Amino acid sequence: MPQDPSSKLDWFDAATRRLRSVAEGLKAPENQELEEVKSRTLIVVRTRWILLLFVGLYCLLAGSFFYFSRFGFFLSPSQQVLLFAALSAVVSYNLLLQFGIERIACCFRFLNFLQIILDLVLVTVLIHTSGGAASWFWPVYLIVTIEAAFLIEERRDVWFVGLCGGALYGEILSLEYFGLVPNVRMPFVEQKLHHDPLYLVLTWLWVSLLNAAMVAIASYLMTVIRRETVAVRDGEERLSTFLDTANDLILSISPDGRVLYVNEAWQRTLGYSAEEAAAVSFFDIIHPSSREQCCSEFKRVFSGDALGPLEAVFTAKDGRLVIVEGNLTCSDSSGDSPVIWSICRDITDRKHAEEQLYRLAHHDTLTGLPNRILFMDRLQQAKALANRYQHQVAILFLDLDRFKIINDTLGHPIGDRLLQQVAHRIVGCVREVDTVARIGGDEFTIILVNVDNPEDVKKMGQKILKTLAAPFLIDTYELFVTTSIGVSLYPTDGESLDHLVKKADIAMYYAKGEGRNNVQFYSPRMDENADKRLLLETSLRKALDNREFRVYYQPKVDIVTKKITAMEALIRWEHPLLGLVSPGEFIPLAEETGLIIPIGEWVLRAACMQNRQWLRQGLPQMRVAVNLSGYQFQQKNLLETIRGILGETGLSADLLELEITESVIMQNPDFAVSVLNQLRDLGVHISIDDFGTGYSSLAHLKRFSVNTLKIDKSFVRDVEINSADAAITTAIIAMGNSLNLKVIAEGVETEGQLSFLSDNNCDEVQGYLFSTPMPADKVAGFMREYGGMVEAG
Ligand SMILES: Nc1nc2c(ncn2[C@@H]2O[C@@H]3COP(=O)(O)O[C@H]4[C@@H](O)[C@H](n5cnc6c(=O)[nH]c(N)nc65)O[C@@H]4COP(=O)(O)O[C@H]3[C@H]2O)c(=O)[nH]1
Repeated sequence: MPQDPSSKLDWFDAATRRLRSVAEGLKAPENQELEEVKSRTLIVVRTRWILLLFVGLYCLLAGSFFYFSRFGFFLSPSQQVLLFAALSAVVSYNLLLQFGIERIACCFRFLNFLQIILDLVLVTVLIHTSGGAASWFWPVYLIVTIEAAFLIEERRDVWFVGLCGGALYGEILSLEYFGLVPNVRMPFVEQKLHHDPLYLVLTWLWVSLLNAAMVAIASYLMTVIRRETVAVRDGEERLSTFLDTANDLILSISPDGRVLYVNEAWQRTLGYSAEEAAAVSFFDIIHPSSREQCCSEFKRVFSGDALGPLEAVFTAKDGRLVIVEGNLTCSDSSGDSPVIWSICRDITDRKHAEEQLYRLAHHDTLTGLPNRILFMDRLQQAKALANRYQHQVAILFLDLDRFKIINDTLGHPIGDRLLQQVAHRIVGCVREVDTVARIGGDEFTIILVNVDNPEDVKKMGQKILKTLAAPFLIDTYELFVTTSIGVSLYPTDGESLDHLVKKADIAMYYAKGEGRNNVQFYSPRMDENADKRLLLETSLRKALDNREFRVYYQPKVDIVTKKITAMEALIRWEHPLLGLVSPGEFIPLAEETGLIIPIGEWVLRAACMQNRQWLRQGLPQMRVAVNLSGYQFQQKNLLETIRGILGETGLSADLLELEITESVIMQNPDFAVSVLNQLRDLGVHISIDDFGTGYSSLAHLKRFSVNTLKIDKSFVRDVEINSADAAITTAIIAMGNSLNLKVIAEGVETEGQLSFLSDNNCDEVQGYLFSTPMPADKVAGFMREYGGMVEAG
């Protein structure tokens, strides 16, 4: 049944009031009784001050009146001394009790009796000095009896005190009656009165009976009060037990932050005892991160606002952070002493679990980087900030080149560690405000914020390429990784975040097509490329079955003799719709899809068969050079495949040349050494293709069993005009010579390039200057024609 919220509040208010009284009354059980006696004694001390004040005041006034009246002052000096002594005695022990109560706590029972007896004596002296039987002070006996009932628990003792009062009164009356003590001569009072037994007995009886009645009434009332006190205390104890056995953390604080009460769960969780908690300020326990919020919530709750559940962080005694969730309520918010009650739960574990879940949901478990979800979220924020501050945002899409090879050949644990190290290096390249995320196997994305100039993005991309170029040392492996980076810019390349990521992805594929290890900015023309890529990808799967591949051949020429030493097999794809597709476009695609293995095997077989056929046709003996993709190079059965094809086609191993790019070899040099050794044992000729673009050093080269270094055409192209390219080319030639390796330059198009290479002792050349790649059936004609030219030359 739904509860009325106001009744809930009433209940809570009552409970908090109760809790407050518990908080104030909560002390160690063994001290409780003593504390009660002490507090009762102090009450009596205070009431005695009041009584003394009034009695003193009255005596002063009465004395003054008499002094200036026709009667004059009636107390003799000895009586004045007696009164003064009695009053001084009472004032002294009252002072003693007031200020020395802590030190005399051990003998309270005795002291209580003593002070009551002394009070009785004072009253008796007062009665005597104020006229004895005619004194108006006899009702003070009744007050002392009430005091006795209040201080002394045993009813028998209270009766005893009451009797003492009556007895002392009777005593003083009799002493005065028999003249053993001189009467104080009171004005208005007949002297005979002190000698009238009937009057004295009746007065005594009246005072004694009233005293007895007072004993009975006061004892009864005190019994009732005590019973109720016990009931209240029992209730409080039950409540306190309930509070202490509660799992919730309960705390009450004063407006100035004093801790008034903490339950056991609170003490256990935060490590403070109740006394320690009472000694510190609540604002010291609150962690700085929550302090401001707590202070403002306090203000609101003091002003009577009802608050919803709150979260705060406490600092435990040992420095741990404890996160709590709960409610704040103010008891007596409009009164003089408002108290805040907080009932809360320790949700630290839950929070950590939530954080963990959040981390798992938003981070990549392998690298700890944000995952796609968090990346998109950050991108959204970056976009908002860019709009606000009129900046640009750059999205970089990175894909590691040929990562699959490492994963497949060295196993996933090595691949995973490589990814971790790559992630670490990329993070080291960007600013703190930027975001690096891992959104797929070997795909990373970066958000660069506050971009003013796309040139800066380019520099950043190149910095990443450079950082990743240094070898990765994992276990005993030295791995080389390159990456292709695509970039899109917000708002230049569009508004939609998904499209921006897609465009960076398209640019990344474009970078792959451009020979990998480079940075490309998205441009709309790349969309065509992406569409074409999709078309190529779907038709590539059927191309082998449909016999759409062709092999073209390009001669390699000895620079001195001008003789053709080899024919390089270069694949072509005759696409039914797109026409002749160059290998630069579809080889990366074939590598990604794994189709490179059957395609590469097909080229190898076709080239070997073709060489065999040329031999049969009577063409001069020459090698056929076949490009080996990185994926083929890592294949475990590579040796068997080559051996099988050589056996199948009947081609001698020394007439086969394999071209492996420098970057493939350098990706995992140790592995490359063992494969190259096996290939050398097989007897095939080995060339390192695209030499100069990778990162091999002389030390590496010495370990590789290769025959030829093939200088990349990018150096050859400008060898005549670019001194750096010329220097690299001559350095490669010199390095090859010193290692007894043949050096061939590819992409030779001009006589100038040829003479430069010749002057620098390059061994062989290849390029359009001699021939473009040609179909196999054109080779015989070319050879005849070329042979004639060489002879003639
Ligand atoms: N500008 C210029 N270019 C010249 C000149 N002489 C030759 N070329 C071109 O340079 C490329 C040389 O081959 P590559 O470096 O092995 O580079 C090759 C090779 O890495 C790869 N490739 C070709 N066929 C195969 C194959 O059967 N298997 C594998 N795995 N890769 C292949 O595709 C790349 C491109 O092949 P192609 O388009 O045939 O392009 C060839 C060739 O046509 C010249 O004087 N000037």
